[in-house]
Amino acid sequence: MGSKNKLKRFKENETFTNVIQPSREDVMAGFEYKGKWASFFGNNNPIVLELGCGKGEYTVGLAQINPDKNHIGIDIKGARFWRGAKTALEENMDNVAFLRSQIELVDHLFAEGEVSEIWITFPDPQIKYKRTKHRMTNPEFLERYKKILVPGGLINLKTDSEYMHGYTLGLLQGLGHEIVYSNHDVYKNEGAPQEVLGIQTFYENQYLEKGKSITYIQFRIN
Ligand SMILES: C[S@@+](CC[C@H](N)C(=O)[O-])C[C@H]1O[C@@H](n2cnc3c(N)ncnc32)[C@H](O)[C@@H]1O
Repeated sequence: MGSKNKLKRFKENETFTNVIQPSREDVMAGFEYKGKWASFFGNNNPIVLELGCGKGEYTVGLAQINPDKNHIGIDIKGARFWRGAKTALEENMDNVAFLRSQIELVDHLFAEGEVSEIWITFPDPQIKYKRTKHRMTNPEFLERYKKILVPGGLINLKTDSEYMHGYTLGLLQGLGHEIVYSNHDVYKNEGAPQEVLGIQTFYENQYLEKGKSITYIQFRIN
């Protein structure tokens, strides 16, 4: 099925109670769940975000490992995450939601300190200088993440891109943020949290097939 057909099916033929698709205008005017995610999930469990979740494998995988946390995958392309949303509904996972929105709006989607942890999985490294503003670990994005995270909240970056890995490490060191853990090959190095790092996404599988190493950084913003 082509992606256009998938989107059509996603939009018209199925009811996804775990998907929220607010318009940018609605978000900017005051998003209904900002500060009220506990009412969406019906509990006060910690909230874990996956930014640029694609098909949602990490969001669903983390939610299976941590049923006592609520997991929200965010992506601008809803046609991708319908798969994860469907899996979560079929498996009666009430700790999963997907949000179709821009990551740039994350501090309008969540209140200060409302999020306990963030995962950034295989973001486009945006290597060209003029694309720096779109790089998901640039200083502007880090400030947005800091706003919505609980004090000491963890951020995890998993990427095949040596460029993205090096850029982020350099930036964190330069800005004096805390690097909790870092390695160049999550499947060879010991000490990484293996169970959660073993979740593999669509993009990760493509990179692994090409023989690329998968790198990981876990950090805190001071
Ligand atoms: C390279 S894909 C990785 C997808 C998934 N994490 C994986 O590993 O398979 C990057 C994803 O980030 C999403 N994305 C990129 N920039 C975004 C933004 N500014 N706001 C929301 N989603 C974005 C894209 O739509 C895409 O699904």
